[in-house]
Amino acid sequence: MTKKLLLLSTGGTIASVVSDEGLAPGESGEELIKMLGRLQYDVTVRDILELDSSNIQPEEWKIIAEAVYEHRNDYDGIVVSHGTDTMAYTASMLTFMLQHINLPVVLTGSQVPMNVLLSDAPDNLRLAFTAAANCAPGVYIAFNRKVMRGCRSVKVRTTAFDAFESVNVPPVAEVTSDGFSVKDHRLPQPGECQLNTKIDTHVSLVKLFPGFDPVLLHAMAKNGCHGIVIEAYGLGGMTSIRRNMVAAVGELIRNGIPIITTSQCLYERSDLTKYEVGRLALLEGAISARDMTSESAITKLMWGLGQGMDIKAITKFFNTDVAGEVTLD
Ligand SMILES: NC(=O)C[C@H](N)C(=O)O
Repeated sequence: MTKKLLLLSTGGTIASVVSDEGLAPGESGEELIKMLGRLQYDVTVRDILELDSSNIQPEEWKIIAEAVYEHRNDYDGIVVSHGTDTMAYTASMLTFMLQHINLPVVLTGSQVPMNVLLSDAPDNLRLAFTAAANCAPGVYIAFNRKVMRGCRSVKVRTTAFDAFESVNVPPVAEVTSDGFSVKDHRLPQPGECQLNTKIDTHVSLVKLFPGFDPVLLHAMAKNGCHGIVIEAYGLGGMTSIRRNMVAAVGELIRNGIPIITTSQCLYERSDLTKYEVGRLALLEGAISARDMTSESAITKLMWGLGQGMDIKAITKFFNTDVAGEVTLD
C-alpha cells in the first residue's frame, strides 16, 4: 500500500530564493514537491513556518512539535523541511518534547536551494521521505545519504554537502550502491506518545577557554540563568587555579543552579573521574553529559528545568537515556 507522508515546511536554504537582501525562504512546501518530481508516496504538505533556521527559537520548536503531535495518527511518517544551521537543536528538542513518538519524524534541508541546478535538496528530500516511510518511530535527520538519530546529529560543515555527522553512534540508515538500508532498528521505549512543550529557556551554553573569568558565570546566575552547560576541556576538565571555574561551579550548584559538563571535543565521551581537574568539579556536583552532543545537552536541560526538576532530579534525568541521546556505562 502507498505510504501516506506529511511534509511540514518551515523554510531554510532548501526553500530559499535570491533576494536583494540575500538568500531568504520564499518557496512553499507545495513548490518543493513540484520541483522534486515523481514520488512513490502519497504526500500532503503543510507550510507551518517560513524562516531561516537562525530565526528558529523555542517558540518555533513548540509550533513544530504541536504540528507533529496533531498529525501523528494520520500518516505513516512526517518530514520536516528545515534550515540546516539549527536543525540539530530542533531535532534534539523534538526528541524531548515528543517522547515515545509513534512514527518516524525526519528533518532535512540542504546546502543549496531547491531551485538551483545540481542542488543537494532533491536527494536530501527524497532520502527524508524514504526514511519517513521505512525507519522505526523516532526523530531523525536525513542528509547526504545518511539518516541519523536527531539527538546525536551535529552540523559540522558550513558549505559542503556532507554537513551533518552522527556523533558517537553510527547512522541509523544509509544509502549505498545497494540502495537504502536501515542498520539500527531500535524502537523507542514503549509508552504512549506525549506532547510536552514546557521548557525553561533561561539557560546558557558556555565554551571554556584559557583565561575565562568565572565571574561571568556568576553574572549569568545573577541575571536569571537557571542552568548552564559548560563545554569543558577534553574529558571534562576545567580550570581550578587562579580563574577558578571549579569553585564557581560549586557555588552555583549550592545556589540551586545545575551545571552540566560536555566536552569541546566533538567525538567520544566526557569522563570527570580520570583527572584531578575533573574530579574536583564532580565533587562540587557538576553533572557529566557523557557522550551527548552540546545541542542535546542544552535542550535536555531546558526540558528538564521546564518540568520543574531541581538539581537532584536533573542529575537523575541526565543519568537516564530518554531516547538514545546518551550512552550510559
Ligand atoms: N543551509 C541552510 O539551511 C542554512 C540556512 N541559513 C538555514 O539554516 O536556514
